[in-house]
Amino acid sequence: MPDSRMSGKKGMVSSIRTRIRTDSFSTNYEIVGKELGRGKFAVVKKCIEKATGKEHAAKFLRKRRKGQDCRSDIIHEIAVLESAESNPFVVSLHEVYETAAEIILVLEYAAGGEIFHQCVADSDESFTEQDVIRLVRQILVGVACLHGNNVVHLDLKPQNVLLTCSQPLGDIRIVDFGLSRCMDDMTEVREIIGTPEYVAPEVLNYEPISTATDMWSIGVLTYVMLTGESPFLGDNKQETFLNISQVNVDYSQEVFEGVSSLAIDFIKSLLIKDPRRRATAEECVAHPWVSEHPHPQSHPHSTLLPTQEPKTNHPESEPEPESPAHSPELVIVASYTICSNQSELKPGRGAFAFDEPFPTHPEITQKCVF
Ligand SMILES: Nc1ncnc2c1ncn2[C@@H]1O[C@H](COP(=O)(O)OP(=O)(O)OP(=O)(O)O)[C@@H](O)[C@H]1O
Repeated sequence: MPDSRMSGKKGMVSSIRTRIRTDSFSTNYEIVGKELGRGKFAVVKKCIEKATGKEHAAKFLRKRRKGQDCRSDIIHEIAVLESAESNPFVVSLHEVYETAAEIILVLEYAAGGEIFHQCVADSDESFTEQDVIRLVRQILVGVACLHGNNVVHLDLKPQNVLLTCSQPLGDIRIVDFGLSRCMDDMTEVREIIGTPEYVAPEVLNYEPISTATDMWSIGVLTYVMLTGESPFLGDNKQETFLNISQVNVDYSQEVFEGVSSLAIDFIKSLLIKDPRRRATAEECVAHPWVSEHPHPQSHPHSTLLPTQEPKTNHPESEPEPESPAHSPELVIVASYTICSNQSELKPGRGAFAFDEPFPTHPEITQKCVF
């Protein structure tokens, strides 16, 4: 990401190449089917480009959020998508429209929906370990390209990793660069809204964010894809945060039934509290679990044997992905230092607040300024 395009604040980019169209979106596209997904400030709908008949996903982003003009945040999201144009595993940006209230990103349509659905699916529809290896390798290659381009995603979770097709299992597309940041220079991030289960300990501890922060999330993601369980999820947010900061992970046989020990070793190389000791995306690609295929077909969510029938291919009957109800549950207002060089990691300054007190740890205050 070239320095000249950086806004100088928050590791965000302020200029884009894409022409923003102000003519009518609905003249050129027809919305079809139900919503593909929804975030706090965006709705994503499937649409057809009238001129070509091609399917796309239109992400309608509100410019005003909580009474503030957030156009620059959307411009940054567009700039990051532009910078990842040649990245095969990042969703591609087709066109951009602007209305008085919204900016519409016309994106490549990922017909297979979120990998989340297969993570929580019944055992006969969930991923095999071989599937997970192939998909994790693609995530790693995609993320290695982003990191090589000094971009950190900061919101990698199963809802932001989509599939080009679900049956037969297609390729991954990383989406949602709304929280992503560039690391060209030492920059401060003052507000991060993330999803508790996937945030790294340094985010909770107000320590600097780096590419290693994404690697933690890939560790969590791999765990979920293999086991169908979220490793740090507690009964409430506070418990989840404690589990993360204590790296309280269950690697028992019970949870990892039918999963190879190499897979567990891979996850262990990522779920490490000290970001400097975590494996990088490039190191992960070279990990034997990812680089070699010594395992027979095993089914991680169940005790299914290697002789399991192959999945049937029904690409023409691709189901519409369900619209999940997303609600970002964590709001951390903090000041982070983002470093491109991990040896320069320095703690940031800021403030945080929890909605509820910690029942088991009253010494943890609900609000803290540091
Ligand atoms: N290109 C696409 N193809 C198909 N579905 C998509 C596409 N982009 C997004 N979606 C769906 O819409 C959902 C929301 O998209 P996205 O995460 O980009 O929005 P967001 O408002 O930034 O979300 P959040 O508030 O969770 O960060 C995704 O989780 C996915 O289910």
